[in-house]
Amino acid sequence: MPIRAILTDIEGTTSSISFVKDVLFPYARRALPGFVAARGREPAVRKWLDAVALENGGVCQDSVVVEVLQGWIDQDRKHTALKALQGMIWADGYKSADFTSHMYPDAAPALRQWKDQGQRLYVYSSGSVPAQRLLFGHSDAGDLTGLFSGWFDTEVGGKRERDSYARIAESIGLPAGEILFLSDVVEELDAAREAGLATVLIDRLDDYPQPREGEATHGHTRAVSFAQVEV
Ligand SMILES: CSCCC(=O)C(=O)COP(=O)(O)O
Ligand SMILES: [Mg+2]
Repeated sequence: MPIRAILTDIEGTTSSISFVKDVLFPYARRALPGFVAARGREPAVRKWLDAVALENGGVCQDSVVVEVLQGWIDQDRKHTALKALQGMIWADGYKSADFTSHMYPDAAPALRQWKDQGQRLYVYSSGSVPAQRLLFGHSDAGDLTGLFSGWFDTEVGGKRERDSYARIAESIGLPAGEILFLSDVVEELDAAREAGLATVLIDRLDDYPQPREGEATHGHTRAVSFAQVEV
């Protein structure tokens, strides 16, 4: 089947794992107490703080919720509430130019080329949609948001679940087989393949010094950069 749309992951795929782990996560961890104190009463923030409290046995003080969230950052939990709150905190970091987001040098040129060839481009990341827009809007390669036709986060479902990809295909409005999913995580690619999507494992040397070859690819086509992806 011809590929008509490309769905890309972010961390480990367009951008380095170390940018997320060494820049974004520590920034959110540090800023959380001040953010909750300053904005914890805003309904859009309160809703997520309450969701975290509920998962920890119900009513609890904001200071406890902050500790829980910081623990989740340390564990790299892909929890929707954490991701939504992180996105709001990173907005301040991007706006005050504390950082720009890392983009692998091959990512933006390939995305532009695919778009010029008529492909529709989409993002699917555990990071919230607002966080995704910020990341692509303030990247080392400039504002790339205009390249994308749509954005998906874990509100559509977990990245290792087949049904999430079926929902994404339905929302994009293409047969699953006409969508190519790019990710660094084989379990995500397995779920996408189960739903009928085409897949390519992005195996970047900087993020994965031990190449994933043979059985480690789970049978997915492997590319070490976007330049190697054949569409
Ligand atoms: C888009 S914001 C930063 C990324 C993030 O928080 C994250 O958890 C990345 O997960 P991914 O699904 O892109 O590997
Ligand atoms: Mg990833």
